[in-house]
Amino acid sequence: MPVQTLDDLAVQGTTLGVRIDINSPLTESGDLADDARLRAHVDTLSELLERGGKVAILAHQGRPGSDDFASLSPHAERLDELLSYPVTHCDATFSADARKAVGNLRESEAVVLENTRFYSEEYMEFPAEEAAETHLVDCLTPELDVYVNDAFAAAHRSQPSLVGFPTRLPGYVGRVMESELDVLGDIDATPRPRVYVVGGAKVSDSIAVAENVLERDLADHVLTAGVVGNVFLFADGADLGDASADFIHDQGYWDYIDDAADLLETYGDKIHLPKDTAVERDGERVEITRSDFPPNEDEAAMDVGDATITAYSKILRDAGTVILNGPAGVFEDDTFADGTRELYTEAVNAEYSIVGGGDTAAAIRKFGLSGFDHVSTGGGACLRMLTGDPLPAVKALSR
Ligand SMILES: Nc1ncnc2c1ncn2[C@@H]1O[C@H](COP(=O)(O)OP(=O)(O)OP(=O)(O)O)[C@@H](O)[C@H]1O
Ligand SMILES: O=C(O)[C@H](O)COP(=O)(O)O
Repeated sequence: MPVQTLDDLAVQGTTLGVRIDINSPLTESGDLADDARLRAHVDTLSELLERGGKVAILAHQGRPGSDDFASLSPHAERLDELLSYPVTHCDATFSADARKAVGNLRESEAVVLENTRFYSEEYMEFPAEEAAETHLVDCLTPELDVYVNDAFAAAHRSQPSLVGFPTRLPGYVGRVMESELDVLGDIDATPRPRVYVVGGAKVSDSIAVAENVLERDLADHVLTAGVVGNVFLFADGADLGDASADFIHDQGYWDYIDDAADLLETYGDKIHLPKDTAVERDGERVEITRSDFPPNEDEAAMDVGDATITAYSKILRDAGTVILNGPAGVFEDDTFADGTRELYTEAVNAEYSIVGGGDTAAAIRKFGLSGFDHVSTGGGACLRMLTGDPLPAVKALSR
């Protein structure tokens, strides 16, 4: 699907709506815990500003109800430091104040509009034509000449700021989006056996991807870990205990246990489950094998244990391609970082390795790992792209 790049755009003097993905881990006090996703967009933003663009930045942070659902003010401050052009923050997204901030931009100036998800329609999915009629798109479009989408990491969402603008404005991909599409465009060409490692906490996305790649025979092995692995364990009849069950429930993923069970029934030979888990007991890491489940009622499954690491490492060592998204445990806490560190270290050695995700990238930096063939800015988007399905945000830009 051909898309227009920044090479096709006359930037000077135009007002550009630029969608980026700077959704980042935050500290408890609300500061940025990691700025990798901001740094990833520096090339695109610098280029547009250097070429005399007036840049209105659109982005989201967190999901409604989550601890990291927050203002983009720290992001704007950090972008102002990273770029050699002035970047301000506007605490509105599309109201009169926001439109004024965009209208007042001079050449080579940028404003970060407020978290798009502070506005409820932005957390819904729409076909592009309907997204084009939402308040955000309707109100901002008259202020903009051009739309640039560089938010590869969110390109699997059919939300207004991602798919609504290109039906009303000329649309272009930014440099991050362009290079991700180039690298991830041809999964069929990657060597086999092809191993997908699905960890992390976005259970619904991971199950959808696992189903897709298994159905299409793209995956030779699917290794489950993190919260995703815990859901598969419950689906397989293992009792991981009350604390893990409550966590899955609270995150809204309990119903996905049935979907995981269906997948196990159809593709059980290709889906691998954790053999053990690590919990915290008296302030220490304690590993419990599946035959000794359940853990005590207050002990949540926070990481995979040694037996899982050994079994998964063997599969990773023999892999032609490893595609990895999501940490294997709560790697932010050193007590529960073993699974993520060991499996990621093994994945580097595959003939061809692609890793992606916000926290995944943070984990890679934490462990000082290098040597992956491609570190994608996207997690869910990267996996979705590697199923061969078109990403809604890319489809909306295609001509
Ligand atoms: N067993 C577990 N229990 C609770 N949280 C877990 C567990 N394993 C992993 N996590 C958490 O999962 C989070 C990351 O998951 P997530 O799916 O968001 O990964 P990601 O790499 O950021 O991908 P994406 O970019 O798609 O969001 C981390 O904060 C980590 O602590
Ligand atoms: O972190 C991500 O994967 C992207 O920013 C998309 O976020 P979402 O999964 O909350 O839509």
